Amino acid sequence: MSFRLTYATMYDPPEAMHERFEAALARVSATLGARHGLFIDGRDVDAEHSSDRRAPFDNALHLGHFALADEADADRAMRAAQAAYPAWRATPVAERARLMRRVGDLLEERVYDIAAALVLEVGKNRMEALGEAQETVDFFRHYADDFESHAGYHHTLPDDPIEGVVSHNASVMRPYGVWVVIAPFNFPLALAGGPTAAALVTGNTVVVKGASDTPWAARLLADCIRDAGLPPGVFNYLSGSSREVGAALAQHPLVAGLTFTGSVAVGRQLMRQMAGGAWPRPCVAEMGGKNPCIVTEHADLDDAAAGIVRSAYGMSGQKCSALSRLYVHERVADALIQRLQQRIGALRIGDPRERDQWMGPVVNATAYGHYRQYIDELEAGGATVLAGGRRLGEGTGGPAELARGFFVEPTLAEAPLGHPLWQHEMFLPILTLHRVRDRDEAMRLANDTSMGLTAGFYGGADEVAWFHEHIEAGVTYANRPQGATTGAWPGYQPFGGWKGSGSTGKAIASFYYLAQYLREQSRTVVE
Ligand SMILES: NC(=O)c1ccc[n+]([C@@H]2O[C@H](COP(=O)([O-])OP(=O)(O)OC[C@H]3O[C@@H](n4cnc5c(N)ncnc54)[C@H](O)[C@@H]3O)[C@@H](O)[C@H]2O)c1
Ligand SMILES: N[C@@H](CCC=O)C(=O)O
Repeated sequence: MSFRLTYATMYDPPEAMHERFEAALARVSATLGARHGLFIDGRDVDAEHSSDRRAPFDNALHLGHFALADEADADRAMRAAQAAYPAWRATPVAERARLMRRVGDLLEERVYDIAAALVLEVGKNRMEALGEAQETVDFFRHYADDFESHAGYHHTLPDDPIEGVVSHNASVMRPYGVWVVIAPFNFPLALAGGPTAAALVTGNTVVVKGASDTPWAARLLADCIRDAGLPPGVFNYLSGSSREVGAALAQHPLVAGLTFTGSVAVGRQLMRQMAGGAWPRPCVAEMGGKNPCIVTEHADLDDAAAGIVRSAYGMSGQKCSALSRLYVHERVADALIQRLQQRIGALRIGDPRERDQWMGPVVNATAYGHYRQYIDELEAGGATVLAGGRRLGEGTGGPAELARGFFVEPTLAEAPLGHPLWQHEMFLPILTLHRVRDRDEAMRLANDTSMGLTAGFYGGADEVAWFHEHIEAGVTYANRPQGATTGAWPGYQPFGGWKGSGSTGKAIASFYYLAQYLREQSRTVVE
């Protein structure tokens, strides 16, 4: 089988990927410092103010000036999208799907350069970055194929059983109008691109707001959409402050639907806003995780250790799917801890531009501050730190140049069950562990959370059905060394949360996803 990049295959890429990435990194680095504008009504436009962004791994590395949209820009983008909506919804499905595939092709042509920008902006390693760029390509293709395969969700129904009258019936799914997409910092391309592709192919027009910390990624998406030749106004891109631009979009009178990916607190606030107003509007909210993994006494501990380390510390723990709670049978706990400590000790932490660095920095000074605070809270609350626990480059460990970035150590801590951090999404490379007496105790604890995004399991083959039956999570993995709780890919693992992790119960890239961007119209016509 030829190599196909997904988050499950990214650990062993062909050499050529590295060579192409290195070349792209040199190209993109040569452009640093440029000005990046907004994209409204088919035009690149500047804003009065801009923010100066720096790399999270080196505060001396200036990435560029990124436009800061204001409320007036948000209003212009919403109006442009509204004006473009009638013609876009009337565009034949095949043409919309063709344009989505064209965007996918352009993203794929630029996949290495985009990945280089993601490394520089987010601080993720190159394989994670290439993965995110390729995942975005796949979202555009997947949703184009999916919508066409459903024939636009148009169903002819039986005529009414009335004698002497011919009454034709149909169910038709129709778009809502202007769809706002608000993306998080950690997958700023894929989680702007996926919902955009879904909203556009189904006939909505779109206004995207990139995350405040990572505006570059969605701007690169905007470039591909612009170059694919979508009509003006169909897609608009804004960068700017959450409070000003995000809130202005969500409260705008023209917003017909919204997809938010981000924290639970903001997601729930937006859900309330979308439910208010003159009528309730749909809000697809993909929110946080507090993802558990259960290891029973029958587990393969080497597979478990590999998957746990990848999921707890990959991208510095800054994935909604990251593993943060580990429940391990007391009989195998010491053996597993020893394997985890070995693997954690071998992880390379540093400048993510370098091929061998596996873990880059955390995203900003706030996250860096939270890391110290959480480690202090864990220790004060009676936890034992079994690995990590330090910020690097401040005289406490690691090379001095790491002090120019937000580098921290991957941390494993055995924590008392009552500790509040068992319930709080830290979004950092901190994993807490608890020894359990049996698998039922593990399951009870795993489900003792208001969230339900992903969950992992390592145990006997005959225990897997039990795990699936009882675990309260939307995305599950059993006995998977490639990742205990992370690594879903469009077309392979639908991705969506239960409980507080998601508002709809329908997963990204699932059979049911696109229908959320459509409203049903029942049509009865009497001849
Ligand atoms: N379930 C998923 O698929 C998924 C995927 C990725 C990230 N996440 C979650 O995202 C969070 C991390 O991302 P983050 O720190 O960027 O989240 P965040 O909630 O701080 O911000 C997400 C986006 O919302 C915007 N925003 C913030 N306040 C707003 C407001 N009042 N009105 C409108 N927009 C507002 C931000 O600018 C950003 O673009 C974590 O909780 C993580 O679990 C979930
Ligand atoms: N799709 C990614 C997570 C995205 C959220 O941050 C995964 O499955 O690991």
